[in-house]
Amino acid sequence: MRFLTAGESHGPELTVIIEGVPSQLPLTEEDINLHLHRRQKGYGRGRRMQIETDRVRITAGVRHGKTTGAPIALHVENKDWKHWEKIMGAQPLTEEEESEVKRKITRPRPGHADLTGAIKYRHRDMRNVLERSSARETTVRVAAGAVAQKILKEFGIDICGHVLEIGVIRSEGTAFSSIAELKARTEASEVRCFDPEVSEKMKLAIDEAKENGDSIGGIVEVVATGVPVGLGSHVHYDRKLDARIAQGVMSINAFKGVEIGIGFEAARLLGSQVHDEIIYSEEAGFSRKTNRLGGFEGGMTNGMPVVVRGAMKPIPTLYKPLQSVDIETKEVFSASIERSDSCAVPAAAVVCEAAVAWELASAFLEKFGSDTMEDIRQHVENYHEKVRRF
Ligand SMILES: Cc1cc2nc3c(=O)[nH]c(=O)nc-3n(C[C@H](O)[C@H](O)[C@H](O)COP(=O)(O)O)c2cc1C
Ligand SMILES: C=C(O[C@@H]1CC(C(=O)O)=C[C@@H](OP(=O)(O)O)[C@H]1O)C(=O)O
Repeated sequence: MRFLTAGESHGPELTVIIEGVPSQLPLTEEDINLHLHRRQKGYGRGRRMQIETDRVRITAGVRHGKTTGAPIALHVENKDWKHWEKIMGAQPLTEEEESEVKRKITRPRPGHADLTGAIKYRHRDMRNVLERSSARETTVRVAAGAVAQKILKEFGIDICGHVLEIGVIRSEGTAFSSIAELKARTEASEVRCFDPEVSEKMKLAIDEAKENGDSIGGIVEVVATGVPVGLGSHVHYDRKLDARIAQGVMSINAFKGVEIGIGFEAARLLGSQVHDEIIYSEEAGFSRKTNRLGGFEGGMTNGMPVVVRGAMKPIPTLYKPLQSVDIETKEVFSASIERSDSCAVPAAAVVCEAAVAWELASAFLEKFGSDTMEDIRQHVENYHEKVRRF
């Protein structure tokens, strides 16, 4: 599967075109809206989320609730567009209109794409950069991830993203027994953390950052269960699925690190403390005693739950001024802003879930075929039987 997104943060809408989805997959707008709604929730977001009510419109690739195998086109409207039509319109402006909307953005925010994007594309108005570098685009990445999750669910693969850390506040270990429980607990929490006591501390840390005009980051974790052995491959660098997942996660706005399983911690431990011992039983076949390696060996899934973590830096737009330099006057200034999120880690957990789901579903279809659900199902059943008898 592949997808392409288009659209600006304050333009009319965001679009994603998805190619390679098998025919006969049940798919409705509600299946996608569910995840768009989850992405919009979450403690620490700014005023923009009060303006938007993200709903998808399917315009291609689905008939009467089922995919046809043709490219799928999904659109999400920006309600904020009505305030930006003049500034963001595609038509050339008359002289009169131009004088009305001529205020250019010339003051780059440290940590955002503004200055580097302006230099690279030679824009004197940095709106041309920030409109596309905005994480508003993650709306349609979540829509694509929702389609991926529909495919995975058909084959018993369940996935959930949650918040592990906000700043220095962290929840210890994985205190849940199933993805269903994890989902229920994180959906009940405003910060998407499964531990209610830690959730409250996280909210206080977000409040404190906001009161100080600051922003705060954190770490999210995505867990997927029911993933069959052998997605991805050890034979070539660009077929290693852990590497592909790492790219998907790192491409989320403000993500600065990715771990699979215990990740960086593995470098500080000895081999005997890291590698998961192999066990066998007639009913379950081969398995592992532990899952420190997060379900991957040799770039392939090994049948254990897939565990991926992503680190998000604090939001760059701050109410507390940081020093920057105006690109026209070259004068030093301290940035003042109109609105921003102070923490988007809970929302980013949903985006990260979508990124991991997308890579897992793509690798799944590469292994089992991608024309029609019926053929894939036969292939999967046959494979499961062979794995059991290996
Ligand atoms: C869900 C989400 C919401 C975000 N909201 C904001 C925001 O309100 N203000 C801001 O400056 N950055 C926000 N960001 C982060 C910027 O989009 C990101 O820092 C920017 O695109 C620069 O890219 P980089 O940080 O990956 O280098 C958000 C990121 C995510 C994932
Ligand atoms: C719109 C979303 O996030 C936006 C991401 C973002 C940024 O710079 O990345 C900046 C903010 O937008 P605005 O400047 O319009 O307030 C966030 O609200 C969204 O997540 O749907």
